Parts: sequence; structure tokens; C-alpha cells
Amino acid sequence: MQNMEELYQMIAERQKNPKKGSYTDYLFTEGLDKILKKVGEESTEVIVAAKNPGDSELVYETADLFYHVLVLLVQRGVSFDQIKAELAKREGKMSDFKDRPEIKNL
Ligand SMILES: N=c1c2ncn([C@@H]3O[C@H](COP(=O)(O)OP(=O)(O)OP(=O)(O)O)[C@@H](O)[C@H]3O)c2ncn1[C@@H]1O[C@H](COP(=O)(O)O)[C@@H](O)[C@H]1O
Repeated sequence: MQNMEELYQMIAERQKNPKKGSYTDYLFTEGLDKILKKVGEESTEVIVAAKNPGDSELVYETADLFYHVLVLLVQRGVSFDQIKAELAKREGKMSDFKDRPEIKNL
């Protein structure tokens, strides 16, 4: 079983030591524009899958999107720890959203 952090490390390893013929290597070779196109494409596929009945397509497309976002982070040099730190900063802080003026006016 591969968690997100392990997958990130695997992708980073592919960038450091390219494995010819691997899809990840193909993305890094093509570069940022290609990776961004894939993130956009996979995002659209998640949206369409979410509108369709059943979970399997949504699960499949979400896994594709997560993978491509991780490739993007590695390509841009953003570490997994940076994402974890950002999420940790939010922990317990988002519950006060109801006190925001724009929410009160709803
Ligand atoms: N999690 C993934 C993963 N998710 C999706 N994909 C690839 O993403 C692509 C998405 O399919 P598409 O039809 O949209 O794209 P495509 O037609 O193949 O490619 P394009 O011509 O559109 O670029 C498929 O080729 C999938 O194989 C992934 N490729 C690799 N991984 C993991 O990445 C790690 C490294 O794998 P390698 O790159 O194979 O070494 C391994 O742990 C893999 O499990």
C-alpha cells in the first residue's frame, strides 16, 4: 500500500534517478507545461466522474489527479513537508469560519 508521502518520495526518486520508459520520467522529460496540462485534464475528469453515478470512476480519477499533483510539486521543488506544514497550520483553526462576516451575511 502506497500513501501519498511514499508516492511523493517515489516520484522524487524518479526525478533524481530517471528510469527510462517510466511514465513519471516521461512527464519530467516533457516538462512543466505537460504536467500542468495533465493536472488540468485530470481535474476535469474528477469533476465529470463526480457527476456520474457510482464511486469507481471518481476513485480512479482522483488517484490520477493526486499522482499528477505530486509530480507537479516535485517538478516545482515544493516538498511534501511544506504541504503537511500548511495543513497543520490550519488544524483546529477552520472551525471559526462561521464568525467570518461573509458567512454571517448568508
Ligand atoms: N500512481 C501512479 C499513476 N497514476 C496514474 N499514472 C499514469 O498516468 C497516466 C494517466 O493516463 P492518461 O490516459 O490520462 O494519460 P496517457 O494517455 O497515458 O498519457 P498522455 O499522453 O496523456 O501524457 C497513465 O499512463 C497512468 O499510468 C501513474 N503512473 C505512475 N504512478 C505511480 O508512480 C510511481 C512511479 O511509476 P513509474 O512512473 O511507472 O516509474 C509508481 O509507484 C506508480 O504506481
